[in-house]
Amino acid sequence: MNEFKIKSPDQTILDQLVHKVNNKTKPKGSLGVLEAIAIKIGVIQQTLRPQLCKPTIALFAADHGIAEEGVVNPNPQEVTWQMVYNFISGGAGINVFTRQHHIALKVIDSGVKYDFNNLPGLIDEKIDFGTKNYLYQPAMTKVQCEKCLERGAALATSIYSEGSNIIGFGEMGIGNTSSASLLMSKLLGIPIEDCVGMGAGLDSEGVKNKKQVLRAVIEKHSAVESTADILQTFGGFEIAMIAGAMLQAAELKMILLIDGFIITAALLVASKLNPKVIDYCIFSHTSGEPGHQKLLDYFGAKPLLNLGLRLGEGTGAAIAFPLVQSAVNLMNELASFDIASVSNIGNE
Ligand SMILES: Cc1cc2ncn([C@H]3O[C@H](COP(=O)(O)O)[C@@H](O)[C@H]3O)c2cc1C
Ligand SMILES: O=C(O)c1cccnc1
Repeated sequence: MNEFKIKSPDQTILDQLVHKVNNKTKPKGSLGVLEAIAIKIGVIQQTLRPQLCKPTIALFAADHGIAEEGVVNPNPQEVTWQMVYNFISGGAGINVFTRQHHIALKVIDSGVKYDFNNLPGLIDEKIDFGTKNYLYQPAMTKVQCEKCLERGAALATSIYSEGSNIIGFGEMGIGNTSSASLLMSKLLGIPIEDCVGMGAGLDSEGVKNKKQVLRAVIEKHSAVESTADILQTFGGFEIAMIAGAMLQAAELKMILLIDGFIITAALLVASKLNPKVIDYCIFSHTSGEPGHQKLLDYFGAKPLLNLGLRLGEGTGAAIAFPLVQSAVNLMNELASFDIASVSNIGNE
């Protein structure tokens, strides 16, 4: 398996970046979190003039064996492939926001249970026609899991090679909040009941049933321990590919825009494989899915937005992107006290 040799960014430039931001014509600290983001990106890029190039969202789609039970997900499995067509024809939520903010969108078939027959515009990295049902057996084989990490990494490299230095992640897969909850429960040692929510719209009775089914899944695989085995047992093809893409993107010193619950669960997996991935992440929003707040607490993350979004697809990352651009612009364009001849007495 690729070792993902991520290097933490060199902090020597930090003082210069802080000095630059503090000498802008504004009260010290008055642009709040935007200042912190500007400095973080300066450190990642090792420059006093950071740039965001070719922002891209990589949206990975796959199906989940557990969805066939028809209990943990309120929508039928075929919605996954139907939504892939919607992404390709430009009609989904993520298309609206990527168009609005001029973000490139890549749609990847990681393992949808449908033959797209070389659909133009869809990147074919299909591992299989959906995972196995983890109520009865591990979701994927070890080989499939490693393939996911490798293919995700290769995709991040190809997006980087096209000139991108900021990548957001999206997902589509009916049933994938169940995978995310299971990964979270196993990797953080939190009872599964505290990791489960309504997903794409279960009512309270439905959430109760989802908890019961996922409790049975946890009990069936109670012996599974290592991160790789946990990912193989409970993961989805899209989640594993995203984890591989994140690790590679961090190795390439890209900025990683983290979306909602499922993407943060993929980051949890990635961070257990190499914790340095976190140094490259900007958390875009807090999802309405209750487990997300606990995941964010684990990372000590305070996302940019809290809009009650619970869609996925990378929509939160796309919506937050202009704020990240504002942070970079403030670093490059806001005049300093000396250039603008503004007194800096109260700001020393
Ligand atoms: C029409 C539709 C579009 C979506 N886009 C993202 N999701 C979101 O909902 C799914 C996860 O929820 P669950 O685990 O409850 O199935 C994922 O596909 C996620 O991306 C959607 C769900 C639906 C129904
Ligand atoms: O926060 C998310 O990513 C999410 C929540 C519910 C359903 N789909 C995605």
